[in-house]
Amino acid sequence: MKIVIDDKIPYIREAVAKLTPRVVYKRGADITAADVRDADALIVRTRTRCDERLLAGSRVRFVATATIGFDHIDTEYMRRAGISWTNCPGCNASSVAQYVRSSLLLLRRDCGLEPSGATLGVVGCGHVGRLVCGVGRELGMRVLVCDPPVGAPGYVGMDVIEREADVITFHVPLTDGGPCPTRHLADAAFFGRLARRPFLVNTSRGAVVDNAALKEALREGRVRQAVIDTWENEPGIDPELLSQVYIGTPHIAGYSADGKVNADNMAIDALCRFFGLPNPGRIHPPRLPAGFVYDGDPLQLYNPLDDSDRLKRRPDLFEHLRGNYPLRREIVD
Ligand SMILES: NC(=O)c1ccc[n+]([C@@H]2O[C@H](COP(=O)([O-])OP(=O)(O)OC[C@H]3O[C@@H](n4cnc5c(N)ncnc54)[C@H](O)[C@@H]3O)[C@@H](O)[C@H]2O)c1
Ligand SMILES: O=C(O)[C@H](O)[C@H](O)COP(=O)(O)O
Repeated sequence: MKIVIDDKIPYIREAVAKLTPRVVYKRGADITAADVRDADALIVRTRTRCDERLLAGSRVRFVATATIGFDHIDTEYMRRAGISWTNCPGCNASSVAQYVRSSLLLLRRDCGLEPSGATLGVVGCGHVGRLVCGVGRELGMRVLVCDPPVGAPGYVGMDVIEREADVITFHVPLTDGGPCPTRHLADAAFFGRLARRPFLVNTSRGAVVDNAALKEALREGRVRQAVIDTWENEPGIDPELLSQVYIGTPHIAGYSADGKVNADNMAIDALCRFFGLPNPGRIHPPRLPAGFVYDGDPLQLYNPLDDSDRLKRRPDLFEHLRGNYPLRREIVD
């Protein structure tokens, strides 16, 4: 059996070696039709577009993306071609929640956000959004949820978020079709309706927020400050927007080692189930250095300004910073 794997999926190699000796590791964006023609399975990240161009004529029967988002998978083509695929639902949700918690603490420390009594508007309440609601409540915030596809009792419309939220945070998939498409959900009209000069956080996908409209909203002061992890046109992001935002990071909100290992385990479990292979056993995240003494401050465990500083110094290294990410843990074990 041959598996082609993105070479920037960390911690996975030892386990995969127990499954087959025929493994090709390659930079995700460089994986071509020729690479996958005689492969049985792929394990990818967001950088490999899985569509007809890549897969037609190949013997690939199974694709796992070691991510939550799957807008890089042409699901309609996969269905037509009879290729099974899976994402890793929830794998790095608590990593994103850690990112949002630390960002809110920094907005309190540096930008005048008073979480206690402020209103947090959570747009999209799935694996990530649910945890972010918990973070908001922990910090004493009133939490409003907008998730029309779920439409649970107590959820509100976007108009209420626009009117009442002091912080708006997006946790939706990037979609173009269906009853509630999310591409440019935050567009110029949305920014024009904001009533409270909110802080804006986007860790979902870049194109959920119209980046040009966000720049204008920041210039006009309709948005007080922004925390942006996901950008339009990654990795060729808009340097002007990067300079305007308080925190600007290279799409690493989900990059805790805990989240990465969850994704590895889920992808390998799914692959073993599909091919009927014996499971090679659990992968565990590396420990923090022995000298690390946690003082209980979430910012000691993870401070997004470190990632932001690195990106602001060298925006041209967007992919390099992602591919060579330092060890980050959610817990001290
Ligand atoms: N920055 C990162 O590192 C990172 C990490 C993980 C996930 N993500 C992104 O975050 C997204 C959300 O992750 P998740 O695990 O919570 O996904 P999920 O599928 O569990 O939840 C998404 C929620 O969004 C809701 N939704 C869909 N369209 C909506 C709309 N128009 N308005 C409001 N709500 C809408 C859905 O009903 C669902 O409840 C992923 O699709 C991915 O693109 C980014
Ligand atoms: O959807 C996700 O899970 C995240 O956006 C994920 O962290 C993206 O990371 P990548 O696959 O690009 O490394």
